[in-house]
Amino acid sequence: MTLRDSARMAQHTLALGLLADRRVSITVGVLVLLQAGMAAGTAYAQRHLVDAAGTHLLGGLLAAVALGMTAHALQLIGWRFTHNLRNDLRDRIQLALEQEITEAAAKIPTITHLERADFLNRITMLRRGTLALSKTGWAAAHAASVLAGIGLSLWLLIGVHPALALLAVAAVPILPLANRAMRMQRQALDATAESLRRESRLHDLCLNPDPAKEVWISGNGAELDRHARALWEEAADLEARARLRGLGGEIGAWAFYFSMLAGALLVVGLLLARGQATPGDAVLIISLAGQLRLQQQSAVESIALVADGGRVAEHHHWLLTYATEHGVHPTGTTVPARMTAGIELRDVCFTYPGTDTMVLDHVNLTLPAGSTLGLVGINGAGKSTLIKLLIGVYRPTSGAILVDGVDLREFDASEWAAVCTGTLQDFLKLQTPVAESVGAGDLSRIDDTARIGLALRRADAGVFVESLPDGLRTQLGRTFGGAELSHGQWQRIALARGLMREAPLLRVLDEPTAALDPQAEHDLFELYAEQTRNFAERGAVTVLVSHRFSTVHMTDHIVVLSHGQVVEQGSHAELLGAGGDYADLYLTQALAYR
Ligand SMILES: Nc1ncnc2c1ncn2[C@@H]1O[C@H](COP(=O)(O)OP(=O)(O)OP(=O)(O)O)[C@@H](O)[C@H]1O
Repeated sequence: MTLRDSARMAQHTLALGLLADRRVSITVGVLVLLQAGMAAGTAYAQRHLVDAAGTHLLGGLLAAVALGMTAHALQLIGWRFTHNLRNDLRDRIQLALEQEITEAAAKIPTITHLERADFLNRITMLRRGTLALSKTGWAAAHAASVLAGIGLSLWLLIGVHPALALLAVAAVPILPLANRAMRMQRQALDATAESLRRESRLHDLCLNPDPAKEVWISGNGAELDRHARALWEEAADLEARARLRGLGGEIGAWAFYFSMLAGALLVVGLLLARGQATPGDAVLIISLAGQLRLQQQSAVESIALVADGGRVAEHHHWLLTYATEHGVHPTGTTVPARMTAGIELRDVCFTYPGTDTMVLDHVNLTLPAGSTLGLVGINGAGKSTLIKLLIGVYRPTSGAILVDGVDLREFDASEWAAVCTGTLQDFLKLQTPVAESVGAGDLSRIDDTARIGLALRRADAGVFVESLPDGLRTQLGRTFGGAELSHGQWQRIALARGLMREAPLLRVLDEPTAALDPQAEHDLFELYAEQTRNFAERGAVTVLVSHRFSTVHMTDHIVVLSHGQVVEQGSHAELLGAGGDYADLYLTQALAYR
């Protein structure tokens, strides 16, 4: 953390506040500035009130009362007012920061970063620190105002006796110690990020219905909870110890301050006894000494908040820099409106981030425009990985994927995603009304109920959706009190979503019908085949992964993957004739269905 991090974040959050609400920001700014003089104003008025009372000057008395009342009222009302307005602004700034974080993370193409523990830990630290970040700007403004107020108070004190300036020096050790306490707390918070992420994941297993079923049947709930609690307690203990250690130093510094305050009061007593000060001066000093303590505490807290914001700002800066460096850089290459040659995988190798195993091993394949490709292979052969590379959520570790001869990396990832469609193995159960859950497959048509109805009918989901209490408007999922569906019905919703885009260039179907019966899968694939013929004019390619050979044999070209390598390829007839693995597996399944 540097002073520059803090200053940059203070500026950034003040700008976010102005964007969120210019009028409230300016009002708060004016009130914060005005408050700088209120403590000194109140003490000054009290001094004149006492002295004027002693000299029986009615005019002076009334002026002092008016000044004292105004300063005191402004101090109190202004504080309450700015406090509430600042809280409101802080919430809005926090929301804007959360949005910034999400947008920065979403700007990074592929999902590789989301599988990296260091990236996820940074995000956790950042998200836990957005409150601290959101306070930085106003804390800096408040600190400046309070420091100006302290200056005014000192000026009045020195006017009575220069030795009273020592009251300000007395508070000096508090600042670094309070800052140290905050730094220790923030370091503890950062150090516990991974444990708390684990704790949250473990508790999610017990609290989310899907994993909770298995947790229930295996009877592991108590053990998971014990493990999660141990992680939480370990983190809480670390944080509590950091807080206590920080507090120890702060208490010592405040004790020093109070002994100096006692000294100042002694000086006042002596001055009064010698007739070198008026009773008004004594009131001024007692009032300012009390106010000064509050001002100094307030300054220390505000500066520590700015410093704390600066520490989180380091993560914020890291994320924005990472997103800029790894984000999309326009290359000027646009995704073609139609494919003429098709997609080619040229010597593609792939290793998942953070692992050493090559999951795709020098894969060379051609997917001609307008064709359908069937991918088969045993569990873990690399089929889903290949699909993920094709849609661009991962990039090959080496080699290239070419679309009409252009490297996929050349395209803007979101533009390529916009021409891909399909259904993935681990499909999303989107808990929204049915129409949105399906319409999300093509955001431009999310309100097009006719199109959504067609997609549902094509996915053979029309009838069951009609039987839902509110048809297309039925809320899905129990989380929001909606209708719960069977796994197969959820899959049909996902299939309908994948049928929303009418003119894709690439359709991927990764075991899209695993929860459906073989006949339903067969019918659906006939629809896909027909659509692919209709898409042929655009040269669209369909890739199907399935363990059911009765479906796969309908594709134009079949590829058998084993341990990340292409071991066989050809048409169904060619592969049967070759009498290899494909023929063995096909005949085994055919016999089982007989
Ligand atoms: N996110 C990941 N991180 C690390 N390794 C992974 C990840 N996803 C998959 N793998 C590994 O990659 C290999 C290929 O997995 P993949 O899901 O591509 O196989 P698959 O052929 O689709 O299998 P299945 O038929 O079971 O769906 C497996 O060994 C798996 O352990």
